[in-house]
Amino acid sequence: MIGCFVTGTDTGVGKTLVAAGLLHALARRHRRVVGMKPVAAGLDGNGDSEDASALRAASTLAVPAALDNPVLLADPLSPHIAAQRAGVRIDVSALVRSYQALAAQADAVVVEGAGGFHVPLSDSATGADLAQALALPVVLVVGLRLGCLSHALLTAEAIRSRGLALAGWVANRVHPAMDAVDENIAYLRTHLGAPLLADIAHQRPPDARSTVLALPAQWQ
Ligand SMILES: Nc1ncnc2c1ncn2[C@@H]1O[C@H](COP(=O)(O)OP(=O)(O)OP(=O)(O)O)[C@@H](O)[C@H]1O
Ligand SMILES: C[C@H](N)[C@H](N)CCCCCC(=O)O
Ligand SMILES: [Mg+2]
Repeated sequence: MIGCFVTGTDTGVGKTLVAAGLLHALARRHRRVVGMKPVAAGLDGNGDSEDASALRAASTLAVPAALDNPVLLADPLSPHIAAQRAGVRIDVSALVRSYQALAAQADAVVVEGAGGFHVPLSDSATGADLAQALALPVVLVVGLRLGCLSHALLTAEAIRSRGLALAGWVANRVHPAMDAVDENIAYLRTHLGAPLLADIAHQRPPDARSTVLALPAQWQ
């Protein structure tokens, strides 16, 4: 079973695009691939999670929402606040049980975190605790903008301090015209200590199916 946890340098950096791209790449080699958004905050026009829907569209396995999106919160806020407003307590162990139920029926599971790596899930748990409890290799999406270098290095340090592997990182050109973008990527290539899986061009609108992503070597 292949599993990975997709995190990012921030919210809005392209984690969903990359998670869906990984699902498409995995589906070319494996029969049963499924995405998971353990905690989603914010609803689309259908009252669903835009992220969970995007991951479902890229998955080959259809599962109940209780497994692929166990916590769906209405307010587009930090999950600990959205959960408090909804009267919900986010329990990392329950999220891990949903993941295990998915993993039992899939060849590959791609988990998309909320926000950045240390996003609060409650007063006592963060996204990093969830990644650690899942014990999955992490893929880091770097949204290329001024400030992303420090965010990327801090996130890589946090991932490794949890004893997790940084399986690879993705350079996502979220800005149409960032100055010195190639120099920023070059710096991270030599300082993140993990393979660059993709350099994603700015696209309007972004398309996960045509986004070319290398899979980490251990999954080939
Ligand atoms: N390469 C790109 N080119 C242009 N727009 C992009 C690109 N990647 C992502 N975007 C856009 O940036 C926005 C944020 O992307 P996305 O929703 O994938 O971020 P995220 O990290 O998953 O955010 P969240 O923390 O809410 O889950 C979306 O509107 C998406 O379409
Ligand atoms: C609502 C948004 N799209 C994300 N799902 C949640 C981002 C939370 C960020 C919290 C923070 O680190 O300040
Ligand atoms: Mg997302």
